[in-house]
Amino acid sequence: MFRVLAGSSMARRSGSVLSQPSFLRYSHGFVRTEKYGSEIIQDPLLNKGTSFPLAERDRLGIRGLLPPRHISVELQVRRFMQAFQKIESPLAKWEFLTALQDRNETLFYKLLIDGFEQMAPIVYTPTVGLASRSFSQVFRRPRGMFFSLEDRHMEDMRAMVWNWPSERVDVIVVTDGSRILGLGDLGICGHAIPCGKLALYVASGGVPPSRVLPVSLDAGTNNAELLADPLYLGLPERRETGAKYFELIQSFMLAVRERWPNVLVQFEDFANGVARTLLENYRSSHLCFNDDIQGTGAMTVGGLLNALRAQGLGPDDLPNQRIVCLGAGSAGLGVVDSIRFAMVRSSQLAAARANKTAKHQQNGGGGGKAQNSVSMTINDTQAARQFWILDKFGLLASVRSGLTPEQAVYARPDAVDGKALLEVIREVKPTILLGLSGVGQTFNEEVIREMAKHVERPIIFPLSNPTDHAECTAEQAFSWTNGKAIFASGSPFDKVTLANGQVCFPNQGNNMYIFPGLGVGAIVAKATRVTDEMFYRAALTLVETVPKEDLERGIIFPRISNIRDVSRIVAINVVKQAIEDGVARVKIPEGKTIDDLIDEYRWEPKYPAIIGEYGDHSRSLG
Ligand SMILES: NC(=O)C1=CN([C@@H]2O[C@H](COP(=O)(O)OP(=O)(O)OC[C@H]3O[C@@H](n4cnc5c(N)ncnc54)[C@H](O)[C@@H]3O)[C@@H](O)[C@H]2O)C=CC1
Ligand SMILES: CC(=O)C(=O)O
Ligand SMILES: [Mg+2]
Repeated sequence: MFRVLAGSSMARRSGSVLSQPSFLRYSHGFVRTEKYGSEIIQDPLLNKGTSFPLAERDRLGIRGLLPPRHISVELQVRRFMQAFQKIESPLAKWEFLTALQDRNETLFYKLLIDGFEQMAPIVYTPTVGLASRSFSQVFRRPRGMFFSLEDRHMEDMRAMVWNWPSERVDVIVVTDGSRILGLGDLGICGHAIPCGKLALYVASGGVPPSRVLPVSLDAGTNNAELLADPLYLGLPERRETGAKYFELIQSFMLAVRERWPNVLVQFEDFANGVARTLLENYRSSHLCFNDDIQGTGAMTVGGLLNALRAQGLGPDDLPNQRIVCLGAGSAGLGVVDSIRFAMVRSSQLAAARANKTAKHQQNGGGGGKAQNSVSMTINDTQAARQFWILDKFGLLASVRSGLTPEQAVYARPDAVDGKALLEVIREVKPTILLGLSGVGQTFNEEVIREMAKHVERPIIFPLSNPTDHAECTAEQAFSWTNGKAIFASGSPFDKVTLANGQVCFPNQGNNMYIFPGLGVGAIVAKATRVTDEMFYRAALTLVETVPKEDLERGIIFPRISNIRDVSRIVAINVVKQAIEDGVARVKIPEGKTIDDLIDEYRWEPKYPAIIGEYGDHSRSLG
């Protein structure tokens, strides 16, 4: 039996004022609440709309507040699905789904899970990009919290976090809006992104909706259009980047942990420069990670390992790949760092295997066959030599001034600075081409055709979002390589049929394959921090979850429609890794497995029976 407890009287008040999450504890199909009558219908976490059973309507004081007929949730889903499909514009679809989420979260998530393939591109990229751009125009009601520079003092922040009505928050996705997808600085309008990411935490990861909190930190914006817009909802001033900014971040990090000691904070879409700094400042003291740096990195490693598998190669072949990456910002460097980590790990594993075989042979095993196993491991510096990184000024060479320490690792000592992409490809003959520049159409026909000259199956990942910022389209990549490319883009593309009838399958390479499972794993493990090994393990999980038959067709990521199952396996493996890394505080009860803990944690979009818990009976007695 669960008690319904408010965190404080302040939280109670704001909960009813905003009709935001009520003080819920879900368990085994029922929930208890102090709310009554129309308050219940107004609460998106309690509302069932026309699906309230008649007895419950009586019990909760809502009889007569709804049309008389009880409609099953399946019928509700069918009705909303039909309405959704009739809407033509993606932004109008986003508004439709957001309005449903604001009224009835259970139904919203049931719809999203059942129709994930068609709805993820609305709730998430690419349409969430449109919603961000129009945030001040389409804003209807708040979701999550907003902290501005004016709230930066710890004593204010400490009190403000109690305004959030949920007594338990497991995941916060926070942005300062400074680099929203490939759309640049959108200030407070970037708030749609944490909302979209958290919708995936619930739909795919299984985090209960009452335990997620989207947050925007408003430090101003340098977007001139927004500053001139009278409807802009953020602070109408230029971005603060100095001490006041870091005070805002620090107060936020401390205040949320003070209220919710086990909370996981996901940094999202912070601009280059600050993204890495914040990660380094907090990664060892707080349970946090940066999705663009680490989540994107793990997703790309998983995709590349599968792209190698599709060619009959294994992880040991990763260190032999020549990789060109367009974009040297937070995502680009996060991705190449993760690949480098994977290269070193695979070479260590290969060496360990080779040494074991050699020992076995020395001891007279292996049928006496001689083996010339390569047992060399490569180190970080050697692995870095497999990369050629370009930014908006071209190839990064060591002679360039102003390189960040993270960029300097990859800067070529053997090349002229600033070489153009085409020239680099011609000289390097890469096997892998990554796009994290945020700029559409930068992989032009010449670039792609040049890439295809040197390798049988060019691996081409234009990962920038949203769709029109992708470095090339799926159709371009497949037609310019005669269908040979192995392709993954950040936002989804439809499959492509070439003139000769060949059907080519593009993949969506997006960090959504990592963060929901990784986050749930970290939460269930009660991890104290998120390690690089946890990300690597998540990446390897993507390898296990793609069947061989799919690889043969160039499908190197799990089917989007399976994402909920994939996130579950990622979560299980991340808990295992957290335990191995000594960062987990979870105690696994006797007779239970890690799988059980994950399954018990995961929320399903089912209407629970609602039990009113009214200390003061005068309300129900009228
Ligand atoms: N598919 C996925 O899961 C993810 C995709 N991304 C995408 O990656 C892109 C970049 O994100 P961040 O690295 O955080 O941005 P950033 O602003 O930190 O870095 C952008 C980099 O691209 C370079 N660049 C800009 N214009 C260029 C041009 N014309 N040619 C070559 N390089 C150019 C810049 O010099 C900089 O190095 C965004 O579009 C974002 O949506 C980010 C995270 C995840
Ligand atoms: C997907 C994502 O995190 C981005 O484009 O920033
Ligand atoms: Mg992002």
